[in-house]
Amino acid sequence: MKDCRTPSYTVDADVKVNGHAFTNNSDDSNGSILHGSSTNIVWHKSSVEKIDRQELLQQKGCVIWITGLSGSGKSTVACALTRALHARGKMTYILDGDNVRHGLNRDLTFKAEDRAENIRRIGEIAKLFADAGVICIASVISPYRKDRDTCRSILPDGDFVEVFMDIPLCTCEARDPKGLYKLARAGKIKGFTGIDDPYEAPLNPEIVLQQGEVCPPPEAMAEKVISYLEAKGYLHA
Ligand SMILES: Nc1ncnc2c1ncn2[C@@H]1O[C@H](COP(=O)(O)OS(=O)(=O)O)[C@@H](OP(=O)(O)O)[C@H]1O
Ligand SMILES: Nc1ncnc2c1ncn2[C@@H]1O[C@H](COP(=O)(O)OP(=O)(O)O)[C@@H](O)[C@H]1O
Repeated sequence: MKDCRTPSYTVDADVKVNGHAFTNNSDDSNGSILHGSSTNIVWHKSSVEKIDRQELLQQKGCVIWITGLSGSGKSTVACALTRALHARGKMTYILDGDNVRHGLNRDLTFKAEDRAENIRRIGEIAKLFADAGVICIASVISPYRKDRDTCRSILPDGDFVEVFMDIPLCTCEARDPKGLYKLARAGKIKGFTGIDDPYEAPLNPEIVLQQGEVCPPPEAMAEKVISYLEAKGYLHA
Protein backbone atom coordinates (compact mmCIF):
# COMPACT_ATOMS: atom_id res chain seq x y z
CA MET A 1 0.00 0.00 0.00
CA LYS A 2 1.22 3.49 -0.83
CA ASP A 3 2.26 5.56 2.21
CA CYS A 4 0.22 8.76 1.88
CA ARG A 5 2.86 10.67 3.87
CA THR A 6 5.47 10.04 1.20
CA PRO A 7 5.17 12.40 -1.77
CA SER A 8 5.10 10.39 -4.96
CA TYR A 9 6.88 13.01 -7.07
CA THR A 10 10.62 13.03 -7.59
CA VAL A 11 11.33 16.10 -9.70
CA ASP A 12 13.36 18.66 -7.74
CA ALA A 13 13.07 21.80 -9.82
CA ASP A 14 12.06 24.98 -7.93
CA VAL A 15 8.98 26.81 -9.21
CA LYS A 16 7.60 30.24 -8.30
CA VAL A 17 3.89 31.08 -8.59
CA ASN A 18 2.89 34.65 -7.71
CA GLY A 19 6.08 35.04 -5.70
CA HIS A 20 5.53 31.82 -3.75
CA ALA A 21 8.34 29.33 -4.05
CA PHE A 22 7.60 25.62 -4.34
CA THR A 23 10.04 22.77 -4.35
CA ASN A 24 9.70 19.27 -5.72
CA ASN A 25 7.30 20.39 -8.40
CA SER A 26 7.42 19.82 -12.09
CA ASP A 27 5.94 21.10 -15.28
CA ASP A 28 3.98 18.48 -17.16
CA SER A 29 4.15 18.40 -20.93
CA ASN A 30 1.16 20.81 -21.12
CA GLY A 31 2.91 23.41 -18.99
CA SER A 32 0.55 23.11 -15.99
CA ILE A 33 2.25 22.73 -12.66
CA LEU A 34 2.16 19.52 -10.66
CA HIS A 35 2.36 19.79 -6.87
CA GLY A 36 3.09 16.46 -5.26
CA SER A 37 0.14 14.18 -5.90
CA SER A 38 -2.29 17.03 -6.68
CA THR A 39 -2.95 17.72 -10.32
CA ASN A 40 -5.19 20.21 -12.14
CA ILE A 41 -4.85 22.82 -9.43
CA VAL A 42 -4.47 26.52 -10.13
CA TRP A 43 -3.06 29.16 -7.76
CA HIS A 44 -5.86 31.45 -6.51
CA LYS A 45 -4.75 35.03 -6.01
CA SER A 46 -6.24 37.16 -3.23
CA SER A 47 -7.01 40.87 -3.53
CA VAL A 48 -5.37 41.43 -0.14
CA GLU A 49 -1.70 40.46 -0.37
CA LYS A 50 1.23 39.92 1.98
CA ILE A 51 2.38 43.51 1.49
CA ASP A 52 -1.05 44.79 2.63
CA ARG A 53 -1.01 42.61 5.74
CA GLN A 54 2.52 43.73 6.55
CA GLU A 55 1.43 47.35 6.25
CA LEU A 56 -1.42 46.65 8.68
CA LEU A 57 0.89 44.93 11.16
CA GLN A 58 3.86 47.29 10.64
CA GLN A 59 6.31 44.40 10.36
CA LYS A 60 7.55 41.91 7.79
CA GLY A 61 6.52 38.28 7.89
CA CYS A 62 9.37 35.83 8.31
CA VAL A 63 10.36 32.53 9.91
CA ILE A 64 12.77 32.28 12.84
CA TRP A 65 13.85 28.63 12.73
CA ILE A 66 15.38 27.56 16.08
CA THR A 67 17.24 24.25 15.75
CA GLY A 68 19.22 22.29 18.34
CA LEU A 69 19.36 19.30 20.60
CA SER A 70 16.61 18.41 23.03
CA GLY A 71 17.23 20.49 26.15
CA SER A 72 19.33 23.10 24.33
CA GLY A 73 16.79 25.81 25.19
CA LYS A 74 14.82 26.15 21.93
CA SER A 75 11.40 26.48 23.58
CA THR A 76 12.75 28.78 26.29
CA VAL A 77 14.31 31.16 23.75
CA ALA A 78 11.18 30.97 21.58
CA CYS A 79 9.09 32.07 24.60
CA ALA A 80 11.49 34.87 25.53
CA LEU A 81 11.49 36.03 21.90
CA THR A 82 7.71 36.00 21.46
CA ARG A 83 7.32 37.87 24.76
CA ALA A 84 9.87 40.55 23.87
CA LEU A 85 8.46 41.06 20.37
CA HIS A 86 4.88 41.08 21.66
CA ALA A 87 5.87 43.80 24.15
CA ARG A 88 7.11 45.83 21.16
CA GLY A 89 3.74 45.45 19.44
CA LYS A 90 4.86 42.76 17.01
CA MET A 91 2.68 39.81 16.01
CA THR A 92 4.38 36.44 16.52
CA TYR A 93 3.38 32.80 16.66
CA ILE A 94 5.36 29.82 17.98
CA LEU A 95 5.33 26.43 16.28
CA ASP A 96 6.94 24.14 18.86
CA GLY A 97 7.86 20.61 17.76
CA ASP A 98 6.50 19.03 20.91
CA ASN A 99 3.20 20.90 20.59
CA VAL A 100 2.67 20.29 16.87
CA ARG A 101 3.27 16.58 17.51
CA HIS A 102 0.27 16.67 19.89
CA GLY A 103 -2.05 17.51 16.98
CA LEU A 104 -1.28 17.94 13.29
CA ASN A 105 1.79 15.70 13.43
CA ARG A 106 0.55 13.14 15.93
CA ASP A 107 0.84 10.44 13.26
CA LEU A 108 4.61 10.85 12.98
CA THR A 109 7.35 8.90 14.77
CA PHE A 110 11.02 9.83 15.23
CA LYS A 111 12.29 7.73 12.30
CA ALA A 112 14.30 9.82 9.82
CA GLU A 113 11.52 9.88 7.20
CA ASP A 114 8.90 10.91 9.77
CA ARG A 115 11.17 13.61 11.16
CA ALA A 116 11.55 14.84 7.55
CA GLU A 117 7.76 14.92 7.12
CA ASN A 118 7.39 16.67 10.50
CA ILE A 119 9.80 19.38 9.35
CA ARG A 120 8.22 19.64 5.89
CA ARG A 121 4.78 20.25 7.40
CA ILE A 122 6.07 22.71 9.99
CA GLY A 123 8.00 24.50 7.24
CA GLU A 124 4.84 24.81 5.14
CA ILE A 125 2.79 26.11 8.08
CA ALA A 126 5.55 28.57 8.97
CA LYS A 127 5.50 29.77 5.37
CA LEU A 128 1.75 30.46 5.64
CA PHE A 129 2.27 32.43 8.85
CA ALA A 130 5.05 34.45 7.22
CA ASP A 131 2.75 35.11 4.25
CA ALA A 132 0.16 36.32 6.78
CA GLY A 133 2.74 38.90 7.86
CA VAL A 134 3.47 37.17 11.16
CA ILE A 135 6.93 36.60 12.66
CA CYS A 136 6.68 32.83 12.99
CA ILE A 137 9.04 31.13 15.46
CA ALA A 138 9.59 27.42 14.81
CA SER A 139 11.38 25.60 17.65
CA VAL A 140 12.13 22.10 16.49
CA ILE A 141 15.14 19.80 16.77
CA SER A 142 15.12 19.46 12.94
CA PRO A 143 18.25 17.30 13.04
CA TYR A 144 18.81 16.99 9.29
CA ARG A 145 20.44 19.81 7.30
CA LYS A 146 18.63 18.80 4.12
CA ASP A 147 15.18 19.14 5.76
CA ARG A 148 16.01 22.58 7.17
CA ASP A 149 17.43 23.70 3.81
CA THR A 150 14.22 22.60 2.09
CA CYS A 151 12.23 24.84 4.47
CA ARG A 152 14.59 27.69 3.66
CA SER A 153 14.11 27.09 -0.07
CA ILE A 154 10.32 27.54 0.00
CA LEU A 155 10.58 31.04 1.50
CA PRO A 156 11.58 34.28 -0.21
CA ASP A 157 15.29 35.10 0.17
CA GLY A 158 16.12 36.39 3.64
CA ASP A 159 12.80 35.38 5.20
CA PHE A 160 14.20 32.17 6.75
CA VAL A 161 16.38 32.99 9.73
CA GLU A 162 18.17 29.93 11.05
CA VAL A 163 19.07 30.12 14.74
CA PHE A 164 21.43 27.41 15.98
CA MET A 165 21.32 26.56 19.68
CA ASP A 166 25.00 25.65 19.93
CA ILE A 167 24.76 24.08 23.38
CA PRO A 168 26.97 21.05 24.13
CA LEU A 169 25.31 17.68 24.55
CA CYS A 170 26.70 17.42 28.10
CA THR A 171 24.82 20.58 29.12
CA CYS A 172 21.58 19.38 27.50
CA GLU A 173 21.97 16.02 29.15
CA ALA A 174 22.70 17.54 32.55
CA ARG A 175 19.51 19.63 32.24
CA ASP A 176 17.35 16.71 31.06
CA PRO A 177 14.09 18.38 32.19
CA LYS A 178 11.90 15.55 30.87
CA GLY A 179 14.20 12.69 31.89
CA LEU A 180 14.46 11.59 28.23
CA TYR A 181 18.27 11.48 28.06
CA LYS A 182 18.26 9.19 31.10
CA LEU A 183 15.79 6.89 29.36
CA ALA A 184 17.81 7.03 26.12
CA ARG A 185 21.07 6.17 27.95
CA ALA A 186 19.26 3.28 29.60
CA GLY A 187 18.20 2.06 26.15
CA LYS A 188 14.52 2.67 26.95
CA ILE A 189 14.15 5.21 24.13
CA LYS A 190 15.73 4.18 20.84
CA GLY A 191 16.89 6.71 18.25
CA PHE A 192 17.21 9.67 20.58
CA THR A 193 18.85 12.70 18.95
CA GLY A 194 22.45 13.16 20.12
CA ILE A 195 22.59 9.72 21.77
CA ASP A 196 21.92 7.13 19.07
CA ASP A 197 20.46 9.36 16.35
CA PRO A 198 22.27 12.11 14.41
CA TYR A 199 22.15 15.87 14.77
CA GLU A 200 23.64 17.79 11.83
CA ALA A 201 24.66 21.26 13.00
CA PRO A 202 23.95 24.10 10.57
CA LEU A 203 26.92 25.09 8.41
CA ASN A 204 25.94 28.71 7.86
CA PRO A 205 23.18 29.78 10.25
CA GLU A 206 22.16 33.43 10.42
CA ILE A 207 22.49 33.38 14.23
CA VAL A 208 24.41 31.15 16.65
CA LEU A 209 23.41 31.17 20.33
CA GLN A 210 26.23 29.78 22.44
CA GLN A 211 27.16 29.38 26.04
CA GLY A 212 30.45 30.69 27.39
CA GLU A 213 31.47 29.73 30.90
CA VAL A 214 27.82 30.03 31.75
CA CYS A 215 24.77 30.04 29.50
CA PRO A 216 23.44 33.56 28.83
CA PRO A 217 19.89 34.13 30.07
CA PRO A 218 17.18 33.39 27.48
CA GLU A 219 16.24 37.09 27.37
CA ALA A 220 19.77 37.98 26.23
CA MET A 221 19.61 35.30 23.55
CA ALA A 222 16.24 36.64 22.38
CA GLU A 223 17.72 40.15 22.19
CA LYS A 224 20.39 38.88 19.79
CA VAL A 225 17.64 37.64 17.47
CA ILE A 226 15.73 40.91 17.81
CA SER A 227 18.85 42.92 16.91
CA TYR A 228 19.19 40.82 13.76
CA LEU A 229 15.52 41.37 12.83
CA GLU A 230 15.87 45.10 13.48
CA ALA A 231 19.02 45.34 11.35
CA LYS A 232 17.36 43.47 8.48
CA GLY A 233 14.24 45.65 8.59
CA TYR A 234 11.76 42.97 9.69
CA LEU A 235 10.35 45.06 12.56
CA HIS A 236 8.96 47.67 10.20
CA ALA A 237 6.60 47.40 7.22
N1 LIG B 1 13.75 9.95 19.78
C1 LIG B 1 13.63 11.24 20.08
N2 LIG B 1 14.56 12.13 19.67
C2 LIG B 1 14.43 13.43 19.98
N3 LIG B 1 13.39 13.95 20.68
C3 LIG B 1 12.43 13.11 21.10
C4 LIG B 1 12.51 11.73 20.82
N4 LIG B 1 11.42 11.12 21.37
C5 LIG B 1 10.70 12.07 21.96
N5 LIG B 1 11.29 13.27 21.80
C6 LIG B 1 10.67 14.53 22.26
O1 LIG B 1 10.16 15.14 21.07
C7 LIG B 1 10.57 16.48 20.99
C8 LIG B 1 11.18 16.79 19.61
O2 LIG B 1 10.23 16.91 18.65
P1 LIG B 1 10.61 17.60 17.28
O3 LIG B 1 9.37 17.60 16.48
O4 LIG B 1 11.24 18.92 17.55
O5 LIG B 1 11.72 16.61 16.67
S1 LIG B 1 12.23 16.50 15.17
O6 LIG B 1 12.50 17.88 14.70
O7 LIG B 1 11.22 15.84 14.36
O8 LIG B 1 13.47 15.70 15.24
C9 LIG B 1 11.67 16.69 21.98
O9 LIG B 1 11.40 17.96 22.57
P2 LIG B 1 12.53 19.00 22.98
O10 LIG B 1 13.18 18.38 24.19
O11 LIG B 1 11.76 20.24 23.30
O12 LIG B 1 13.48 19.19 21.84
C10 LIG B 1 11.58 15.51 22.94
O13 LIG B 1 10.93 15.91 24.11
N1 LIG C 1 19.53 30.13 28.61
C1 LIG C 1 19.34 29.20 29.52
N2 LIG C 1 20.10 29.15 30.63
C2 LIG C 1 19.89 28.19 31.56
N3 LIG C 1 18.95 27.23 31.47
C3 LIG C 1 18.19 27.23 30.38
C4 LIG C 1 18.34 28.20 29.35
N4 LIG C 1 17.43 27.94 28.39
C5 LIG C 1 16.75 26.85 28.79
N5 LIG C 1 17.19 26.43 29.99
C6 LIG C 1 16.67 25.27 30.72
O1 LIG C 1 17.03 24.12 29.98
C7 LIG C 1 15.96 23.19 29.96
C8 LIG C 1 15.56 22.85 28.52
O2 LIG C 1 15.04 24.02 27.92
P1 LIG C 1 13.98 23.89 26.75
O3 LIG C 1 13.66 25.28 26.31
O4 LIG C 1 12.83 23.04 27.17
O5 LIG C 1 14.83 23.15 25.63
P2 LIG C 1 14.38 22.48 24.27
O6 LIG C 1 13.11 23.16 23.84
O7 LIG C 1 15.51 22.73 23.32
O8 LIG C 1 14.19 21.03 24.59
C9 LIG C 1 14.82 23.81 30.78
O9 LIG C 1 14.86 23.27 32.07
C10 LIG C 1 15.17 25.28 30.80
O10 LIG C 1 14.72 25.91 31.97
